[in-house]
Amino acid sequence: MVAPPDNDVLWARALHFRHDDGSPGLSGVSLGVREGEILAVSGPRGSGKSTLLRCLSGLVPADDGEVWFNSVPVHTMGPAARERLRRDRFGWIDPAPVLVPELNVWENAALPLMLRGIGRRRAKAAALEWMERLDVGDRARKHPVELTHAERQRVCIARALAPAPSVLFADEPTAPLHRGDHAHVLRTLTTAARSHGITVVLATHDARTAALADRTVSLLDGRCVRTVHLPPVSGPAESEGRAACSLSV
Ligand SMILES: Nc1ncnc2c1ncn2[C@@H]1O[C@H](COP(=O)(O)OP(=O)(O)OP(=O)(O)O)[C@@H](O)[C@H]1O
Repeated sequence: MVAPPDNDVLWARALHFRHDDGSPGLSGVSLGVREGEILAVSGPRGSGKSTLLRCLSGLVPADDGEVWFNSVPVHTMGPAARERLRRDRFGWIDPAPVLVPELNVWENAALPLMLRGIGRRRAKAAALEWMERLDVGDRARKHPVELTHAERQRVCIARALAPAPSVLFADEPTAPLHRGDHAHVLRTLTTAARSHGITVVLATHDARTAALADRTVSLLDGRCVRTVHLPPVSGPAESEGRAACSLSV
């Protein structure tokens, strides 16, 4: 087993994954993600983006290959250890909003913090702060069923950011939003990541979204086919500038 490079927060080597029906999902994907980096995983529909995020985050174990998080081998962990890792260090945004219907909106957004042992009052304050930034602060006492689909997705994004995870996995996070809302939500997400040092792995088939990242890895048929680096940015103001430029195209 070869140890990963020190400056990679996440590192994968030769990942192979087959779905239950035997169809290939990943065929030898290797990549490293540096601390604080925003990495876009791009590619057409069905190219393996979601499967790669699921393997990198330990949601599903790869059939073969290695995944390391901060020099800890994730591929040798059992299901309980992977679940703890995801709860304590990772955030996840699905392409469609999934909330607990019995809880109100702020309780949903505060849930990962409370699961990490943060008290209800502090968790609520953090959840409300992120909900305000995502323009759903006024929905705090409603239940998910009372919100629009797009509002529910904003709550999911607030829920993922509130604990300031080490790594945020975002799988087509703006898919349920109206086109006009993409820019605001993506800017909130990338600005939050840069100001809080959150590493982001962002699956997208949209070139404008990928342009917000520091680097893009392109997948095709479960293989990495291309890596594109954007010029380095030197500070938060310039990072936000990149977001603004990219989204104004
Ligand atoms: N549970 C499953 N069982 C069988 N095949 C699957 C399963 N999940 C995904 N696939 C197939 O594996 C391939 C990769 O799927 P994956 O969802 O990782 O791609 P993707 O790039 O994220 O696509 P999309 O943009 O549509 O979400 C596709 O051909 C898909 O149909």
